[in-house]
Amino acid sequence: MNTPARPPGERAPSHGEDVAQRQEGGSSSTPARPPGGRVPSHGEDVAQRQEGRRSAGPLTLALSKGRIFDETMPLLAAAGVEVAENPESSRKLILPTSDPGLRLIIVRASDVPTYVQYGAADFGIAGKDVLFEHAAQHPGGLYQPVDLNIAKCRLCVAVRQGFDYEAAVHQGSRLRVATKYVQAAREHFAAKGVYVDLIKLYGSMELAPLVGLADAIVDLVSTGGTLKANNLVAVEEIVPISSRLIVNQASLKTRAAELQPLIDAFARASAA
Ligand SMILES: Nc1ncnc2c1ncn2[C@@H]1O[C@H](COP(=O)(O)OP(=O)(O)OP(=O)(O)O)[C@@H](O)[C@H]1O
Ligand SMILES: O=P(O)(O)OC[C@H]1O[C@H](OP(=O)(O)OP(=O)(O)O)[C@H](O)[C@@H]1O
Repeated sequence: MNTPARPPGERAPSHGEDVAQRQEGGSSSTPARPPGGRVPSHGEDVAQRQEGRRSAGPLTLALSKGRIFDETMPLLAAAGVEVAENPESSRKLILPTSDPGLRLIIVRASDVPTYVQYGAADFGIAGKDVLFEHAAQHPGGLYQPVDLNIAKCRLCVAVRQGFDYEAAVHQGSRLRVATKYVQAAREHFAAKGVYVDLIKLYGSMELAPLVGLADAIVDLVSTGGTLKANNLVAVEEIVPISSRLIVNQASLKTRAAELQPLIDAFARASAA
């Protein structure tokens, strides 16, 4: 695989991203320590949240069902929070937790940043892939304090086995690229100086090169099993992907006493 000159994650940060990066404190895995410097126990986390709770109702955490829900449950458990229902079996979209100060809402993965940005959820968990695309439409407005290191995969360019991608790029051919990740793809090919026609799809990207819709796809790859099953090969890695905790800016100010212990607990659990 070639190393891209500048993956989308490395473009100059906008003001909003700058704020988000400052919130990250330069390290995605180091939780903010309490004033005494000692890491609080799980019991203390819950007590701190209860102390900080105001009359605004429970905090709302937006999650998508499937891998993000599944991989978030151990992080919540480490923070002393249990969720009795699973959205795979329940049709409920609002789920209580064992902490009366915290509830979950279940939304599409690509809708999580929207719920958080508009304040319908105080915080949420979304893949970096989703956050790139969201930021293009709605710059600023979201803090990203913690890389949770869950739902890890890679955003890649892939082609049909036998398609000479290097030659096509070298010859300056105009490539047709099918993807759900239009913003990331646009930035990647622009940085390489490759002309592309982007075709927006919402899923099953792997089909596009097989039926002549596209020369290449930009999609997520984890085990590589889906590419292999469809006679495709990854030819470039654009950027590694994991999921981030995202927080509504107003909630962080107005409900800091409740939110910060949870943010810290997520950071500790994801670093463990
Ligand atoms: N194969 C994979 N392995 C690991 N992580 C993945 C994989 N595919 C996707 N992800 C990560 O998990 C997140 C959620 O993926 P999921 O498949 O649940 O939603 P989606 O179908 O991509 O989103 P939507 O429902 O909005 O179309 C993605 O945004 C990505 O960050
Ligand atoms: O390298 P692999 O381990 O095979 O994973 C890659 C697949 O995972 C994602 O799809 P997902 O399973 O989320 O299905 P979806 O796109 O229909 O949501 C992605 O879009 C790939 O198709």
